[in-house]
Amino acid sequence: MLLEIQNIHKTYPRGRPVLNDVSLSLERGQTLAITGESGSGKSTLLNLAGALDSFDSGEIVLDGTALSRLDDRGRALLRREDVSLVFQQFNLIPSLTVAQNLSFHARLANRVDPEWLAHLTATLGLADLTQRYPEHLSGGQQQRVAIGRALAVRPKLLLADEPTGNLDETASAAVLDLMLSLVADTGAALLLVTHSPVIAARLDRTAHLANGRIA
Ligand SMILES: Nc1ncnc2c1ncn2[C@@H]1O[C@H](COP(=O)(O)OP(=O)(O)OP(=O)(O)O)[C@@H](O)[C@H]1O
Repeated sequence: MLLEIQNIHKTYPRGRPVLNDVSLSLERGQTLAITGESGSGKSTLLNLAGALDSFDSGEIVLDGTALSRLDDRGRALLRREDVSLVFQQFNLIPSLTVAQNLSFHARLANRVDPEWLAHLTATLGLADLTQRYPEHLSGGQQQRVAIGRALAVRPKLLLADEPTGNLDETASAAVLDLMLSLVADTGAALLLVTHSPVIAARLDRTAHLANGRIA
């Protein structure tokens, strides 16, 4: 099993419990949609799986590593090398070109593979745009760069939070298709938060969060 989320409890300071005994697991190469109403804890769960935040009890095991046992350095290493994130806001670096944005995380992780980068660039339809800056790209193009950047390191786990939430229907479908096919190429597992039943239906499984639990 690549990712095991075991009996997780999470309450923010001065808040009510957001996750109450949540468990789920994901195998290598599997894709899982997390759905649920606004405020049901979807992003919280994603952040915990990406070691961006801590939980109160339970355990998350990523490829044999128990996240609760990692110190800050271990968490930083995991985020750099094993887990990649794609957000609704594309979060590209405005002062870097498309090519530089694409290779940014791979450089940080010391894992630049020019052939893989070229494949990503071509597959994502970015070959003619490599010298452009993010402000001169459409939303769909920006998100394709963000997906390429996330996959350039060949992460074990890709976490995507409403990755097509800022795109129109056509761009959204195209971006999702590309993301699913490239995730399959890398053998990574995908955990994707979405409000859309249409998008959720494209993934292998769906986990629905309600009242802090998987319904
Ligand atoms: N950093 C924080 N501090 C305090 N409370 C928080 C924090 N982040 C989230 N919350 C609260 O935790 C609950 C779950 O938030 P979360 O963002 O995980 O939900 P969500 O299902 O992703 O929502 P949405 O679909 O609107 O993005 C909400 O009630 C939210 O207000």
